[in-house]
Amino acid sequence: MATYRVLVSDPISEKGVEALAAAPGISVDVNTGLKPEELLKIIGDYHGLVVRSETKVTAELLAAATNLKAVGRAGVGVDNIDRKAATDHGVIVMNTPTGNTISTAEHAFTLMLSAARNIGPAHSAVLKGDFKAARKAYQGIELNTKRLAILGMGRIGTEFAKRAQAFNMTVVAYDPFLTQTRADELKVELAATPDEALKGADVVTLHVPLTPDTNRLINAERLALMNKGALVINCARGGLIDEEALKAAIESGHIAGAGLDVFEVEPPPNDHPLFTLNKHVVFTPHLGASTNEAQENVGIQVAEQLRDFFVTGEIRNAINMPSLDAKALAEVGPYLGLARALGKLLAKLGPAGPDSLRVSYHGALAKKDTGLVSRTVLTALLEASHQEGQVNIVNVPAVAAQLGLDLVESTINAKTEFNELLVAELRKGEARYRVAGTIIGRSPRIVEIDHLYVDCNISGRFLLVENDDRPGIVGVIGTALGAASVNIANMDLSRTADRSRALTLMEVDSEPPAALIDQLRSTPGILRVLTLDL
Ligand SMILES: NC(=O)C1=CN([C@@H]2O[C@H](COP(=O)(O)OP(=O)(O)OC[C@H]3O[C@@H](n4cnc5c(N)ncnc54)[C@H](O)[C@@H]3O)[C@@H](O)[C@H]2O)C=CC1
Ligand SMILES: O=C(O)CCC(=O)C(=O)O
Repeated sequence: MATYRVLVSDPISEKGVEALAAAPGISVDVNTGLKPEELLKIIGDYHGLVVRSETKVTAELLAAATNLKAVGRAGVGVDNIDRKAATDHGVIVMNTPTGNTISTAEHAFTLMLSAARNIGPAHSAVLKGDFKAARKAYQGIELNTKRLAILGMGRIGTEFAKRAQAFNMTVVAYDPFLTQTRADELKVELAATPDEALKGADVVTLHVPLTPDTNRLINAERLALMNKGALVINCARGGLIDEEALKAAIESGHIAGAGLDVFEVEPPPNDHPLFTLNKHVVFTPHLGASTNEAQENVGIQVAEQLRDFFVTGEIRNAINMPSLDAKALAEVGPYLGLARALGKLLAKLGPAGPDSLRVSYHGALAKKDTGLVSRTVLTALLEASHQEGQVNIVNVPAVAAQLGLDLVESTINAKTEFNELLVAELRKGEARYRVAGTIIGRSPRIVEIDHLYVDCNISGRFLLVENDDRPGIVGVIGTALGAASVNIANMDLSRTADRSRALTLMEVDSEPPAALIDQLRSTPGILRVLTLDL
C-alpha cells in the first residue's frame, strides 16, 4: 500500500492527529509554527497538509509542493489558501464547515454583549483601581428591542440570529442566498441589499466569507446608514471592514463601539489604528473557534476527511471540486475505471483539438451523482496529450477551458439494451467520435466504438483494426501477428448493418512491433490500425 505523508502545520486537536496517524498507509508529522521559508523547504515531501489560519498556502508554496494532493483546513474560512493556485496544481482543498459554528456564534455574541456593556475597558479600569470613575464612564445600552443587522445568514449568522431573538432583538438579514421562505422560517426580516439591512440598525454583525466581493463590505458610507450609537461586531474576517473608516466613525461619535475578533492583517501591528480606541472597542485575538469543543470537532473532521480521501478516494467538503460521499462513491465507483478507459480510448480515436466532450448517462446511472465520472473521462482524455502529473481530476476543468474544450454532461433516461450505459463522445465541427461502456455483472466493459458493438475489457493492450467488410482480412491480420510472435488473448469482431465497415478488436499479450503496424496499414482493405494501451 502506498504511504502518504501528511504534515500538520498549525495546531489541531490531538484526537485529530491520532485519527490520521491510525489510518493505514498514512504517516503524520506535526510541525507547527514554521516560518514560510522553512515550510517551503519541506513541503515537497508531503502528500497532505493540515492547516488552520496561520499557515498561508500561497501559490509559491503550492508550486514547491510537487507531491501534494490535498489540503485540509481545520475550520471554515479558506482565505489563507490560494484556491486558484491549488486548483491549477491539482490539489484538493477541503474545509470543515460545521465543526466551529456554535463556538463562533457564541463568541460573536459575547463580543456584542461586551461592546454593549463596555466589558473590556471596565475590566481594565477595575484592575487599575479606577472603580468609581469607571462606574460613571461605562454606562452601556440594552439590547432588548434593538435592531440587529446580520450580513451573511449562513451557519454562524443563523445561530447568531436565534440567540439575538432570545434577547428580544429585531433581526434583519442580508444574504444573496436567503429566500423569503427561509427568512420567514427563521423569523427574520429579509433585506434586499446590505444598505437596506444597515439602514436604522443599532448593531451589525458580519458572518460572510472574505472574497473580492466582500472586501471592505463595511465602509464609511455604510457605517453612516446605521443609527447613532450603533455597534459593529466582526467575528468573520478583518478585511470585511475598512478599519480606518471604523476608527473615524467611532471618533465622530456616530458608532459607539465595536467588538472585533479579526483584523485585516493578523497579528495586527502594535500601532494598529483602532488600538487607541480601546475604551470603545473590545478586541480578541481570532478566538472565535477556540473552544475545546470546536477544536475537537474540526480536528477530527479534517483528519477523517483526509484519511478517507487517501484511503478510499471519498471527497467531502471540497471547495474546488465536486464532493463525493461514501454512498455516492459506492454507486459510481465501479464506473471510474470505465470512465478512464473511455477517455483513453477517445484520446486515440479522436481528432487533435476537439471542440467538446459530451458525457451522457443512460438508464439508472442517469440518476446517480456522476460529476466525478465525467471529470474522470475528461482527465484520461487530456492526460494522453500532457506530461505526467500536469492534469488531474482537480485542475482538469481549467486545463480544458484553456484548450477551448467544453465538457457537456447529459442524463438520458431513454432505454438502451443495457440497464446502464456511459457514453462519451468527442466532437470537432461536424465529426463525432463515440465510445460507450457499461457494467456487466461486476465487470466494466467497453461495448461500443463509433456505433459498432464490441465487448472488451477496460484494461490491457489492444490492436484495433477497421477494415472493409470482405473475406480474408481477419486471416491476414492473424497471420501477420503470428509472424511477429504477438499472441492474441481475445478477439472481438463487429460490422456495420450495411456491411460496409468492420472492426476487429484484439487483446494482445505483447506490444505489436511498429513494422507490423506499418504492414497492416498498407494492406488493401484495411482503413485504420491503432494500438491501444488501456
Ligand atoms: N473568527 C473565527 O474564528 C471564525 C471565523 N469564521 C468566518 O465566518 C465566516 C462565515 O462562516 P459560516 O457561517 O460557517 O459560513 P457559511 O458558508 O455557512 O455562511 C456564509 C454566508 O455568507 C453569505 N454571503 C456570501 N457573500 C455574501 C455577501 N456579499 N453579503 C452577504 N452574505 C454573503 C453566503 O451566502 C453564506 O450564506 C467564514 O467564512 C469565516 O471567514 C468562521 C469560523 C470561525
Ligand atoms: O483556526 C482557527 O481558530 C480559525 C477559525 C476560523 O477563522 C475559521 O474557521 O474560519
